[in-house]
Amino acid sequence: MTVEGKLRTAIVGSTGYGGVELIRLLQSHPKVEITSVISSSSAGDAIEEGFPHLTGIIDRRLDGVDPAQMAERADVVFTATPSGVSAKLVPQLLEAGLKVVDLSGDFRLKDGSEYEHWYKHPAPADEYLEQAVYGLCEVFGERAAGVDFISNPGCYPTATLLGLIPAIQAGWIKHDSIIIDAKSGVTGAGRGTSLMVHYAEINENLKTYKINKHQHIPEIEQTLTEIAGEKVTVTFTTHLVPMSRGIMSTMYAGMKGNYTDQDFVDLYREYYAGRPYVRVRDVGVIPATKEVSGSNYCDIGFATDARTGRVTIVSVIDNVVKGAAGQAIQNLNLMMGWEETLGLGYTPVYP
Ligand SMILES: NC(=O)C1=CN([C@@H]2O[C@H](COP(=O)(O)OP(=O)(O)OC[C@H]3O[C@@H](n4cnc5c(N)ncnc54)[C@H](OP(=O)(O)O)[C@@H]3O)[C@@H](O)[C@H]2O)C=CC1
Ligand SMILES: CC(=O)N[C@@H](CCC(=O)OP(=O)(O)O)C(=O)O
Repeated sequence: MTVEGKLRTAIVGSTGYGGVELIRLLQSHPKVEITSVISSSSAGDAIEEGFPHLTGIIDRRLDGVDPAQMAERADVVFTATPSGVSAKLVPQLLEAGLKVVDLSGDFRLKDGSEYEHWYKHPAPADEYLEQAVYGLCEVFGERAAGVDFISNPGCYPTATLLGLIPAIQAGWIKHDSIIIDAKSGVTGAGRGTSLMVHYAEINENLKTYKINKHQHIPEIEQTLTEIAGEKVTVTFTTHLVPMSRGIMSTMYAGMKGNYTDQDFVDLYREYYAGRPYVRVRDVGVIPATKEVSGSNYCDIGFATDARTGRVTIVSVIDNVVKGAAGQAIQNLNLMMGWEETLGLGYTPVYP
């Protein structure tokens, strides 16, 4: 802790979309001071050289990736690093006595062989997979209190799980009937260029990708299986949409009874009572991505269909905030026993 009593915080991957968003949000966190912004490729540069929007907001040069130095300069580290990188770096940070919130997918799956199947990298050692607390705040928030290591959920799983868990827990939907149709803005793919998100490829275009092969499938199934108490599998199709931020997860499931829109609204409002970042819409009101953009909210709406016996659940988040940096800060707040909302009081940017 610094003399001002603030938690000293380092960000690895601070030149990526998740890291830059952590900088933006942490600037107004009353109990955190950013003491190191870290880059593996641009150490020594002033952060505002690459990110002029931060001019006059954070006056720091980028540090290199050095766990011993991080342990001297910080109490907690956010690792906003690609999968495979976190797997190697996080154990070194934990061994150096640091608290860690990891934004990658490397520690979310409890079964290392599942990780290797979906991510195509060697899994971290089992002891770290066991230590990692899966930080889906509104569902497992109490598990975060006092721990040293949080694995922040994926962007698609955050929107999808928050949209499905209350209905699964209540036993209202058929476990073998779940279809998830998910769409993301291009920042979900990170800042590194690729042909897939090239302007001419995505502008005025709509693409599916990784059908039945997406690395978030086992993450979604792992948590739904835990909640249901039996194996749940899902059909999950991802789409890339020509917008910068936002995820919409549209979920279809067969209902086990004649539930109405009002029943769903009441069930979800009861489940999320006291959780400030899930907003359950009124009957007949379906949320859009713009309504959460730039904020930590997840908004959920419902349309039941008595004719087919199915419910459509729509869940939206900002992938960079609730799907990454915002939820990571929410997890830090829960780890530290602070008010869940510290540093996250952003009204969505509209229009
Ligand atoms: N974007 C999103 O919406 C979401 C992203 N995530 C996950 O969060 C993590 C970060 O994502 P995002 O910010 O989008 O990705 P980016 O590709 O935008 O940024 C990743 C950053 O990691 C740094 N990096 C690369 N290699 C290394 C290394 N060997 N050691 C240290 N740092 C390295 C790079 O910075 P430099 O070269 O300067 O070191 C780069 O800027 C990923 O695991 C991603 O899957 C999770 C949820 C949502
Ligand atoms: C639009 C887009 O490409 N999104 C990425 C999200 C990746 C991500 O967040 O990866 P982890 O959660 O596994 O770390 C994807 O679908 O792979």
